[in-house]
Amino acid sequence: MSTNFALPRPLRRSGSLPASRTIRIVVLGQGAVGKTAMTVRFITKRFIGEYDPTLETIYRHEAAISGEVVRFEILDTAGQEEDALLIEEKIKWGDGFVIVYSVTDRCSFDEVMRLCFLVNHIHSNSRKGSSDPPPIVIVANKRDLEFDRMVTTEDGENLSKALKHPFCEVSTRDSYEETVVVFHTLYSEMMKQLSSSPTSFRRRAVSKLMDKIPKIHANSTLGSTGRSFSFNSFRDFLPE
Ligand SMILES: Nc1nc2c(ncn2[C@@H]2O[C@H](COP(=O)(O)OP(=O)(O)OP(=O)(O)O)[C@@H](O)[C@H]2O)c(=O)[nH]1
Repeated sequence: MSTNFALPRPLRRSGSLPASRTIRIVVLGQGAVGKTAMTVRFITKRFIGEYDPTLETIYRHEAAISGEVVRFEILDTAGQEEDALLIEEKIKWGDGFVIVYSVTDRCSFDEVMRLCFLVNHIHSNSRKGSSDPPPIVIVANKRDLEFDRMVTTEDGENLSKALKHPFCEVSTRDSYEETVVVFHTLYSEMMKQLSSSPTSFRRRAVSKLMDKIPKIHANSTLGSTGRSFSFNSFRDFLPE
């Protein structure tokens, strides 16, 4: 699949799908590839340059997609994960995955294949009744840094074809719309799988460790107060 920034076509709701559905997305990738920047860009439309590399957060966000309210819970993982058990719990928690690399960092590209296999392996044990791999979108970020590029678009497309996962090349810095395409593409993949294999989205039991990850309810489009987010730096957005 190649880079294509047209939004996915409207999705028809399957019989079993409730009017509003919570979907859990895990954003994975090496450190400093732009996972936090991309997640925050998607939910607030703002590009925040500052970051805390150790921070791990679940962002709750509601968006209207094709006339439906979709509740996203997006787990932005820390790139340096040393605890194998913990990463396993996070992957079990997720329904769908955004796996990010930076076009300026070859190692982060090499890491994508390992992460895809890890996600497939962990989910193949827990998704009884489904032979499909879990929905994954591969994302090449920082395409604005053309002079520092170490991974070509073709490299990304070839990996996407080999692993059979959709691919988007984006600049989180330059484009809010491109980050929307990432999350909507994943949602579209999840809905396709839900209609072909409804049991694959049964929630798995996860450890209490997941409760320790701070949660932020960030709603820039459908806030109950009708107020949109206003903050000047990433620090303004952190929980107390
Ligand atoms: N030029 C450019 N810089 C970006 C882009 N996306 C993110 N960055 C920068 O890349 C750096 C790392 O971004 P983060 O969002 O913190 O990366 P991360 O993957 O969450 O990093 P960890 O928390 O360490 O895992 C920051 O300085 C961002 O401003 C982009 O599209 N273009």
